[in-house]
Amino acid sequence: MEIDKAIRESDDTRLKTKYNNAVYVIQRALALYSVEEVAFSFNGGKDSTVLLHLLRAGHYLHEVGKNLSGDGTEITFPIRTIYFESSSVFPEINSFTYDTASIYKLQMDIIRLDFKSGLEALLKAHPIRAIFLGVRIGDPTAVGQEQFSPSSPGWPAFMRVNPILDWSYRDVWAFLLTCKVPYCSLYDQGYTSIGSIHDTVPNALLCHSKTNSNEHNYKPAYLLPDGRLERAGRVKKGTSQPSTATSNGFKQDDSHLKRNFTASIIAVGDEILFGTVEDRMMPILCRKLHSVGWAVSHIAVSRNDIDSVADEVERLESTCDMVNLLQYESAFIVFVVCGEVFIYGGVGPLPSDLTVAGVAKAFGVRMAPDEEFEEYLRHILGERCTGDRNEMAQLPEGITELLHHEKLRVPLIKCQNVIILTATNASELENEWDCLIDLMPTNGLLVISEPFISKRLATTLSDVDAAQPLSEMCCKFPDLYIGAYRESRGGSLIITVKGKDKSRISTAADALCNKFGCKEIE
Ligand SMILES: Cc1cc2nc3c(=O)[nH]c(=O)nc-3n(C[C@H](O)[C@H](O)[C@H](O)COP(=O)(O)O)c2cc1C
Ligand SMILES: Nc1ncnc2c1ncn2[C@@H]1O[C@H](COP(=O)(O)OP(=O)(O)OP(=O)(O)O)[C@@H](O)[C@H]1O
Ligand SMILES: [Mg+2]
Repeated sequence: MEIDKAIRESDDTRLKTKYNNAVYVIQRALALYSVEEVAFSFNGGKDSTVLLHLLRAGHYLHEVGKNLSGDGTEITFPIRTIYFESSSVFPEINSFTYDTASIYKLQMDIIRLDFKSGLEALLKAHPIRAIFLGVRIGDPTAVGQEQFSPSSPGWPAFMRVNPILDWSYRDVWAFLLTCKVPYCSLYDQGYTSIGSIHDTVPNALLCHSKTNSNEHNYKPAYLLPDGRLERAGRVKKGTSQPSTATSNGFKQDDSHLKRNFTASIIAVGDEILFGTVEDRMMPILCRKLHSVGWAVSHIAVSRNDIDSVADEVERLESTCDMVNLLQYESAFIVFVVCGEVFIYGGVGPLPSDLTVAGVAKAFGVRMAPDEEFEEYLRHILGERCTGDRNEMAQLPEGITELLHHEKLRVPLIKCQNVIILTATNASELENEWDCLIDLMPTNGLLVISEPFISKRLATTLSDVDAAQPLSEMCCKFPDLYIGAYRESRGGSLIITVKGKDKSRISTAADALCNKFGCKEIE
């Protein structure tokens, strides 16, 4: 079976694990339900294309497992395939769906009704009890779903089976490219997630303009460096289109695209909360992030307790992956907020070391042994390294990436956008930071953004006198940070102007100097 062979021959261990888990889910479903009782929901999108080939492999392995005498060469794909065809589908998606059905001899039912009515009619006509879907964590519809999830209340009753629920954007592309299977041509034209013609445009993050021309070209979807921005080409319902929009969405213009890099930091430690230990790492990390153009939007200190860590991670990690439209001086700027969460403290074999488990809980996944990580631990700690129940080698399942660097004894753990640092003091943090920066070109971590530029001005005005003119300045320069603080009650009021555009900062600083008669300070 060519898919199974391609994965087995690949040296991508992460992809192998994902593949094995997904095929296991498929085989479990095929053991629970007869082939007449299952259906595959296929729409020509990349996720459902991955699922098609996983189902082909899973079904093949299931049949070969049942009938040990044959070699399986005669096995065809009998799972009923359903496609909800709509008038607003991209023609490329439609023809890819039909072509695929013909290549792989799918028995495809075309349904021209809305999802609910179509499913109702399907379940009436056939004994279907379970439907395979290419839903992945991160899809808006995945919220609260597991690999096996009954359909929602108010929907016809069936089991939703989601074998690739825990796959990342990168996993999807690793699979399609490793298996060399055909996918819809729109993905080679900058589309990264495809809905209808009314709500989908190419992803601006893949746009590059031809020199000396207004023409825009797009790189293929698999080059998107940050999978969390997969849906950046989806126009949110109710969002008005920018004035430069064409009938097919945004007329992209690089000058209108701004990436806002923000990070959040969580320190874990009861001792910090008792006041017994002073956290020296937080300000260092803030400065480091600032130095590469990242703004720190939140810092938090959590107890050494799974639920407290999970609550903080859940709150902070959800601030990423936002695409905002901001109207600014009659032009629209697309702000893409890329968020990274750094967490440290509470990592290790002690009973209070519950940070990693808290991260798993935040993402709703279980902790499972990670062979590769175990090998590292064994290498430095010997046989008894991982505790009686292998605790230290247990990592959040399906969302973990190990970040290797020659200067790290043990790789850093990254769970989606949460980076777990193991540093316990400033010099260890320095080392881990340098490694992260080194790793940046290969895995898109910590993209170095334009640096922040800031000016500080001092005035003798009282807070009461400064308040009103300062708030006017904030409204006039919404793209800049303008804040004020005092080092002592009787001293000067220090105004900070910060941003990334030098000329805007100078204009704002000049205006402030005129208004307040203040002086620039170092
Ligand atoms: C086979 C199938 C089963 C679905 N089951 C459910 C369900 O149980 N509950 C639900 O809220 N939506 C269900 N949906 C709808 C999807 O969650 C989602 O709305 C759809 O895939 C994409 O919607 P959009 O076109 O509005 O983006 C189902 C869709 C399909 C194709
Ligand atoms: N019109 C449809 N017909 C059949 N199944 C559908 C349809 N729309 C969605 N689905 C099911 O829901 C899943 C999730 O849809 P989603 O749009 O997130 O993924 P995709 O279309 O496979 O890939 P992409 O994210 O690139 O659009 C699909 O993989 C498919 O199983
Ligand atoms: Mg889609």
